[in-house]
Amino acid sequence: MSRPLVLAVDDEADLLELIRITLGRMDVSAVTASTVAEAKLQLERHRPDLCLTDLCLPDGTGLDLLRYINAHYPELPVAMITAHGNMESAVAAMKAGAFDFVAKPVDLSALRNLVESALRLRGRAITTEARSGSEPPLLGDSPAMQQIRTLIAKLARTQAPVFITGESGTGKELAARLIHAQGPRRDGPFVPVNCGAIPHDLVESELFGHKKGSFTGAVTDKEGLFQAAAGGTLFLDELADLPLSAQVKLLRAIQEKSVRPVGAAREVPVNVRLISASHRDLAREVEEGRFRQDLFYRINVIELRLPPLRERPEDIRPLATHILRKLSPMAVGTVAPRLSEEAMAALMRYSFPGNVRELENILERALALCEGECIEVKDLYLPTNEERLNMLVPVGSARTALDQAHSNQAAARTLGMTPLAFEYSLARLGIEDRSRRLWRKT
Ligand SMILES: Nc1ncnc2c1ncn2[C@@H]1O[C@H](COP(=O)(O)OP(=O)(O)OP(=O)(O)O)[C@@H](O)[C@H]1O
Repeated sequence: MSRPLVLAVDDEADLLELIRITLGRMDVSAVTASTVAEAKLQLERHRPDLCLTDLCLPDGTGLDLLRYINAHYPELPVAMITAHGNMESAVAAMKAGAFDFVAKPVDLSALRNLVESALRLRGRAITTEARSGSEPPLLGDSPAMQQIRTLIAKLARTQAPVFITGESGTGKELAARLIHAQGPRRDGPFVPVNCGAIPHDLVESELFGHKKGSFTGAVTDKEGLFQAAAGGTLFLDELADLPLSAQVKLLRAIQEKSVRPVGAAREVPVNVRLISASHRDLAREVEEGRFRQDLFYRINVIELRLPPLRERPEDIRPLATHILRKLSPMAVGTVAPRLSEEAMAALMRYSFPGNVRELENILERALALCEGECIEVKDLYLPTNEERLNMLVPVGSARTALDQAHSNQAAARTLGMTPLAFEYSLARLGIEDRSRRLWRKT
């Protein structure tokens, strides 16, 4: 197989030479151009595997070239070289479909990482259904879910930060895993972090690492989650819960592509793709001063919204069938239990405040309770409207109970509720259910 080929476009001859030498050491060939017009000729002549272009060119901009490439060579990844500190143009380029960016003066290890990621895409036709063997599929026939699967396949091909919104249990983490699994970083780690579950005074050390002796309890050097995700994807779930001090550091990490462990004198470069999520309205958090606007702007380059299950009832049937198949013990001679048509209809009418996760819980319970092979309406134990109202507790009491108790069961007991009613209240109030929320999940 011939060596991969990169087209580097810049009007600074020295930089082109530096790129050529760096790529040569990676066994990658380079052709160069110094104008948009010349780049178009080189594209036609050489059909490169990656285009690396400066933003300001004598006869146009890198964005013009990006648009031209998107129209004529849609499979070709394009990375931007941007002026130092000019995040606006980097964000604009990624919104326009650039694969990634590297800031001037070009850091060679960042350049190498970028080129490696881009080349892994080479020759890989990612269809909307492509997925890695180990990730469960994102099911649903609704137009919304079909669009989401298409968007995920597209997002997998860029390095742009993605912000996933949606109520609790709508599949945000699953979507993030699929973006990772379908992209060039799929052989690297996927590190999910629940920002809300990390004690505030430990957030910085967890995310960025620390040096021995930097604070009481720091008995050895510790690698942070950014470093743990090197070469892969860091999924920051419940981002809205990140304290303001850590938000400043996160912003810097995104801008500089490097982090400074607590107590360290120097920053270390990190090669991580960032995906974040929140079930809270982050724009509102910004308005109310709890979330930094500049960080919001950077992590929200592309937004992926997962609609609540009640907005797409046609997805309930395929989801329920899939979940039952997954949950049933598949012993030889056994048949997976099915839902009666009445039970299916009852599910389709239900509002699912806890979304797909709640559907999983309902079916798991029904499976344990049902006699025979058919799940009936009574096995679902769906709360009636009146029960749902009675189940609700004020947000404050639910939070206090959760904070003071070690488990949901204990918290429910304090409030004189059944665990199910308590979980229902949590979902309804948008409060995290502690039993499922792990701080560091893999
Ligand atoms: N479209 C879907 N197809 C198949 N399974 C799904 C789908 N959506 C969600 N799930 C399943 O529902 C459960 C909850 O999904 P997930 O943890 O991704 O939700 P979430 O939005 O990240 O929740 P939270 O906000 O509470 O973190 C998981 O078991 C996931 O596999």
